[in-house]
Amino acid sequence: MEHTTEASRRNENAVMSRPDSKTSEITRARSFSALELPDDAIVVVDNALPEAWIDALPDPIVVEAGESLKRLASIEELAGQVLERRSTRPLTLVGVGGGSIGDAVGFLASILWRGVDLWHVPTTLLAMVDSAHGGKTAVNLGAAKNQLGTFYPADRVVLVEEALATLPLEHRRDGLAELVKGLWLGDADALELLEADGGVGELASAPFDDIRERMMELLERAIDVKLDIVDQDLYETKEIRTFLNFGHTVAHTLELHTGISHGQAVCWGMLSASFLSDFPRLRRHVYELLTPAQVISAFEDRERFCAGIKRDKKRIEGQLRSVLLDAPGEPYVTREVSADDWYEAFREAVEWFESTPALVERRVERAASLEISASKSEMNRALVIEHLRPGQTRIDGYSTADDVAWLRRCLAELKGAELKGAELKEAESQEADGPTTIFAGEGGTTFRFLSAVCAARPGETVVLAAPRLLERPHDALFDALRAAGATIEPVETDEGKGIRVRGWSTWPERFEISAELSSQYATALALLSTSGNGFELALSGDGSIASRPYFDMTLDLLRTAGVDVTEGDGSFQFAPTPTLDEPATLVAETDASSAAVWAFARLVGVEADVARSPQSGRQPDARAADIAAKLAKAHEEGVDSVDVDLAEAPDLAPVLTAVATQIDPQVNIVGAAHLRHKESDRIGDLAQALADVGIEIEPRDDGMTIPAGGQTPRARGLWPTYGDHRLAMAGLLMTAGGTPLLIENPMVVAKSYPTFWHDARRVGWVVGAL
Ligand SMILES: O=C(O)C1=C[C@@H](OP(=O)(O)O)[C@@H](O)[C@H](O)C1
Repeated sequence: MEHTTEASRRNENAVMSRPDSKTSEITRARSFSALELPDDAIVVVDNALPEAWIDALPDPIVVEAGESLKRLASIEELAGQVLERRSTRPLTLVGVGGGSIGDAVGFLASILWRGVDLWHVPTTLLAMVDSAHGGKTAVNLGAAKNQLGTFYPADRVVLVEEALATLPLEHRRDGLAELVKGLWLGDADALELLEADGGVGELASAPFDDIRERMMELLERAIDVKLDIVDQDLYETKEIRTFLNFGHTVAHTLELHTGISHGQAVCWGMLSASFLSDFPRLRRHVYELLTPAQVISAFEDRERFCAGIKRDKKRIEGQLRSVLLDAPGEPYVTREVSADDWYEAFREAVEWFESTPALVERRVERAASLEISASKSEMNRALVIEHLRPGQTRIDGYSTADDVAWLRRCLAELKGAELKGAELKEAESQEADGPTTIFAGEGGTTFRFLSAVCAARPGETVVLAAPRLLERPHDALFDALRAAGATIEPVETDEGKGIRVRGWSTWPERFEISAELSSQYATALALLSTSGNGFELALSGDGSIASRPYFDMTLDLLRTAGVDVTEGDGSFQFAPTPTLDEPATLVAETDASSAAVWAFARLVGVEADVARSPQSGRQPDARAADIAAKLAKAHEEGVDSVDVDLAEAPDLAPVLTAVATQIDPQVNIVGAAHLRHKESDRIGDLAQALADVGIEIEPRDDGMTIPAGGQTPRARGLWPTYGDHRLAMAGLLMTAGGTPLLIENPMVVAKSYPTFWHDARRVGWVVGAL
């Protein structure tokens, strides 16, 4: 099926009135097999696309997309391949793929015989809405991006719906950022359609078939905006094409310094702009596309930020030109905004994003299969092991959780390197004698593992941490490290509070630790064995280990990393193989604690499956499915009261409690006194959160009793999260019955599950900024 848009109709007139510019014809095709190409087409396609799509194309040239394609040498090679297939006019070059394919194929089309016909078939939403239009082609010069290029608008751009239907949601969100930008720049009337039927969040999360028509219409309207702007100023000489840079001054800086995606960066740029021009409506749109990220919240380096802004490529004679809006559809270019103004606006945007309560309401019931990143517990152990056994391990797993990001960054800093985006970049050499200062963020494992790592390294390290983390108990671990020869003292610097650690001079042969309050103390010490030094770890106190399966997880990973572990009576002996012949693979499976939210949610009618659920049974929270089954059975059989012992899986308590308030049997959570020492007091604070929305439970020393019979929260009540990611997740489940709530500081979920709110939208929730 082909569909002709406004843009192409306008084109009929455009040819006469603007002979130097050309407006591409925009058509739609349902699928790649329905794509009708001209007889003289030579197709260049990205090899990473699904085989079925490539097979549907006539004798394509299959290339590897990306920056290497955008080298002159690659263009020359590509030209040779094209000429082998067809060496005479007419010839239509067709680029099928994302931005780099469009840039390279467009460039070649513009210079081959001084210009041949060109079609773009963009396969990402980002390319469909942005790079396929406007005629800019680009090739790199060495490492410098897009230094060579031409203006060469395509004759036709085909939007293949099938490509959108299978696009990963992360990429869909990226494209939506540019789409929202387009509508705000030039189509105020479209904003109502953008907000209809679940709004931006629904466009970002629903199965494509549910949103097909709205998405395609909005896409075409955003394309129209771009074509209109380009029509007026193809060569960017009139300060009109510059409008397209809306949100991009900040975006390019953030991409460079934090490694976040272009789409996310553009969202931050527009959000920042919304504070310079005060557009709450724009804020709400962008909110639904953003994923919280530690690299953004922690980006408080004004100097680096401003230096990036000052290098903006839209400067003229060194003057920064920024795009702002007078109203939706009314952009303007200004020289009045300084780099510092942008920094202030950016920080305001971050503050607003993190602290604005989310209005959370279950809108439709929809099944979904969710992709959850790797266990932060397994990842953090693996990262420490990799740090202590450099080059001898490989991590199989990926996590975007803040806790993991903090630890990765601290370890990189300890190695004398700094994280640049997702990649490690060599830093200037560290001061040889001054202490190294690192910031451990909010994670218990991060801080405790680092304390031990620092005690085992030479010299002094200052480990700063978030205030709530410092309030949690760490003394048992510090005492054990001190007894082994390290110095640990509290410290307060200009940058915050924490500890100063001076490492021991000789390796201890023995540690004594009381792990009654937290398994993490024992884990922190045990992990040190991967440095190649063996030792004994004796348990003091009553000899028990809180959340014991987490310690078993540690032992399992240590054995994989070549440490021989023997358990005696109340003690463990660690004997590491000095070096491994073959690198060990440390597997981090899907995070069971995140998956547990959805296992419990089934009890209140939410149908979410988790893709690749953990198989090893190493993560204690994998028990959630069994507990949920036990509760479902009790409900069916009319049992009055069920005991659930969470001694070994304390992290399940908040979400389990939220669900228990909505089902029949009375639920007694027992054996979990250590709940009080988590990110929040997960007994007292949880009971208070529930009371705040009108629900009663009985807190006890070692857990709580949730009375029988469902309770309904007060509509639009404010659910506090006490800085605890798992309380925020519990808040969502409180609304499963249909009553909306306001969740305070909702972005705390980033600690373990940054895409949590996106996933909630996928199963039918609306999550919006108040
Ligand atoms: O070692 C770990 O990865 C963890 C151990 C547990 O803590 P405690 O041992 O302090 O109970 C758990 O609650 C925490 O979320 C992660």
